[in-house]
Amino acid sequence: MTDSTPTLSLSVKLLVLVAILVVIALVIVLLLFFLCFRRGNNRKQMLAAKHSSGTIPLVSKEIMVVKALDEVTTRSEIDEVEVDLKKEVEIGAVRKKEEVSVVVVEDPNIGWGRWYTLKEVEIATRGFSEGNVIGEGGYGVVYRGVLQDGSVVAVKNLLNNKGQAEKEFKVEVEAIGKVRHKNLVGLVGYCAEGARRMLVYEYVDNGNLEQWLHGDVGPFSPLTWDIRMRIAIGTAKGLAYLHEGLEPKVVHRDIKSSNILLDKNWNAKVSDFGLAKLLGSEKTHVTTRVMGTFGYVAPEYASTGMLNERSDVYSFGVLLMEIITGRSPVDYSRPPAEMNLVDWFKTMVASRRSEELVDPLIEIPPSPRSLKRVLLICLRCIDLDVVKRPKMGQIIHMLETDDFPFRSELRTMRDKDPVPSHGDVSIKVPYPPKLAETIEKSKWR
Ligand SMILES: Nc1ncnc2c1ncn2[C@@H]1O[C@H](COP(=O)(O)OP(=O)(O)OP(=O)(O)O)[C@@H](O)[C@H]1O
Repeated sequence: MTDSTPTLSLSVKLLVLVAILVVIALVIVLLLFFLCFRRGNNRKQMLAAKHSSGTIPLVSKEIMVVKALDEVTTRSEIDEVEVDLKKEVEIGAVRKKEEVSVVVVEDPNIGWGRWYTLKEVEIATRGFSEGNVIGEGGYGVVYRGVLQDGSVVAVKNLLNNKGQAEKEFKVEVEAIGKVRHKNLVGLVGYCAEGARRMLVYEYVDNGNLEQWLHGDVGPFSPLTWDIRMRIAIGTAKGLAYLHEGLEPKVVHRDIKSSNILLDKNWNAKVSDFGLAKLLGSEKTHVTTRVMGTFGYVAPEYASTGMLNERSDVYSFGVLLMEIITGRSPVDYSRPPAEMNLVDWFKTMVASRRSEELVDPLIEIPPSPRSLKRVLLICLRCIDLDVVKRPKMGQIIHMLETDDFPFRSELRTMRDKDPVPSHGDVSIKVPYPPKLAETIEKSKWR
């Protein structure tokens, strides 16, 4: 008995030791397992945090790679990810190419007309001499110039580009530079050297409409009623082309008499696209800093900055009033009730004193029928409800058509057709039936 007791206690001790070792090994295995699990989780959390922070794009190569390492299990999935990665790389390359082409736009030759050197323009304008100055506008001095090939041009020497970012200016001018229409002043080229920026236009040889309407022309104006209507129709055609014949459409933003140039045959040419805005077909309007000239700017554009082609229609309406009356849109030299042309005009029509609206410098006044037609067009153009203003194509049709339907003649139609509102002046004129459909774009050319 005494011999077996120490042997027993030894084997008990051994058993305890083995048990302890097994427990320790188990703990170590468990610990290792736990640590591995935590590392995996931490990694996923880190990626999720990076993703949600917005510091990298939602679909990025990095996320794809992690997906490949952590989640992709089958070969087909791996293949898919590889294809995606390839696409991503390709897209990246395309984007890089696009970035490069944006830089290329900085090249002075911007893809339309001709790029003139400063030397060429200097020679053409006889060193920008005083004698060659045609006039000065808000954007710089305009010079008459004769190019080496003998063609006469007008060179607008831009003061600076602060009013409009240079890139934006170039993009707009690039679009307009490609436009060719007999009622739009053609832009023949561009000069960009150092800080100098110049636009080279075709020269229009008979001044501008403002000069002919408000300048000293003697007891009677050479602008007869028919010539005035011809100018109005030409202007409307130029604008219709900008609004309805181009994509993206162009909103001029500064329609006024000094921007309507005239040739010797009284053909109108719309000029000065420095403020023009492009409007893609998907857009109903753009919101911009309000630009334009006091007295011509549409009220909704002035108050909200929301611009679309109907703002030009409003300005055209004011221009038409100016053509009829020979009065400026705002004239502080007149009695208070007559200072604002639009207000005075509406009051006169409402009180049936339409004949008194006609410019006294027109020697042979228009027929009451012609006058009435044009007055109504004016009022439609300045409708406070933007959508009720006619399109320029419709205006051309109304100006050209002698049998524009009048209230008395079309009383029966009145109930069927929409009625435009004119603020305080209530004039009920039905839209000419199916007018829009009858207008072909080719007619504006
Ligand atoms: N292509 C051209 N041919 C002949 N004269 C031109 C031509 N372009 C502009 N002019 C004349 O140059 C002068 C200045 O024109 P510009 O368009 O710069 O200014 P504006 O329209 O008078 O004023 P603002 O720039 O403030 O609107 C005007 O008298 C205009 O008639």
